[in-house]
Amino acid sequence: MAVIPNKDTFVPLRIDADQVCVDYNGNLALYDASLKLQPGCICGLVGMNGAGKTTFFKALMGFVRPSRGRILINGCSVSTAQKDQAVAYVPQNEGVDCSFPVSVWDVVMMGRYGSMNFLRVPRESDHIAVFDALERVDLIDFRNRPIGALSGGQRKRAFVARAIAQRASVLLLDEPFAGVDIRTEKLMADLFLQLRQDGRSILISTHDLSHVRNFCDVVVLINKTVLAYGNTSDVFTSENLSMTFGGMKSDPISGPISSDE
Ligand SMILES: Nc1ncnc2c1ncn2[C@@H]1O[C@H](COP(=O)(O)OP(=O)(O)OP(=O)(O)O)[C@@H](O)[C@H]1O
Repeated sequence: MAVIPNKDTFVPLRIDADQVCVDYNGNLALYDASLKLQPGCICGLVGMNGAGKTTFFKALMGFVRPSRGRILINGCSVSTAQKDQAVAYVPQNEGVDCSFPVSVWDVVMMGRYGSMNFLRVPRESDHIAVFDALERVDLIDFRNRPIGALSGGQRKRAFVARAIAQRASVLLLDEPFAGVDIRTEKLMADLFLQLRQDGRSILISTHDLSHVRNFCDVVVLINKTVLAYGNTSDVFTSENLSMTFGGMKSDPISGPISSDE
């Protein structure tokens, strides 16, 4: 029986990644990485450049196939979750041609495509979802502008709006705070807290430790594998952070130093 919601049904989801390994043509990017993401939770994914954060997101989205390990979303496979649009991914840098004359409204409407038929004629519910998402990121006045005419920070907000319009239960946000001004940072932080209150789960990769301390319920420290995972206050120790960012005291491939589950 399907346990993944579809269309506008919203059901809190749980993610279980168990000992996931990903390699790119023999180069190991992720090794034995495990995490559990509960509904209504904000989880920070923290690690230095090349630690495997984006690779983890791609595995959760089914863009790369783990060579070992298992990912379940409410007990279903990643491909089932994708079919039902249950998980939305906002990449670090959107691969869109911003000179292409597409409006902000149309970009956010793309989040609705999965629930439309092949003619892609938006219904009233699609218009409402797009309007609501644009209001939540404070871009409603920019809806008719070409996406290329937005600043980098505004564009990031537009892509977050697209994920919200998709009505996904889980949002995977790759460096959402990188390169945004303080106003956008505050707006996004407030928005993520609201989305958590709605029962959505949010996984955020970031280098900025202050964001993690401020609003992540749990944190995953990663360097090719999960070095530490658990409540932010328990995991954010200077020893764990120096192992994640400083000189490694152990081979990351040898396994996690702690895990609460
Ligand atoms: N398509 C690819 N082909 C080969 N190697 C890759 C590919 N994508 C990533 N890698 C390698 O996998 C490792 C993890 O990369 P990944 O992009 O997941 O790191 P990251 O933690 O997201 O880094 P950053 O913080 O710089 O975005 C890196 O060593 C990277 O060079």
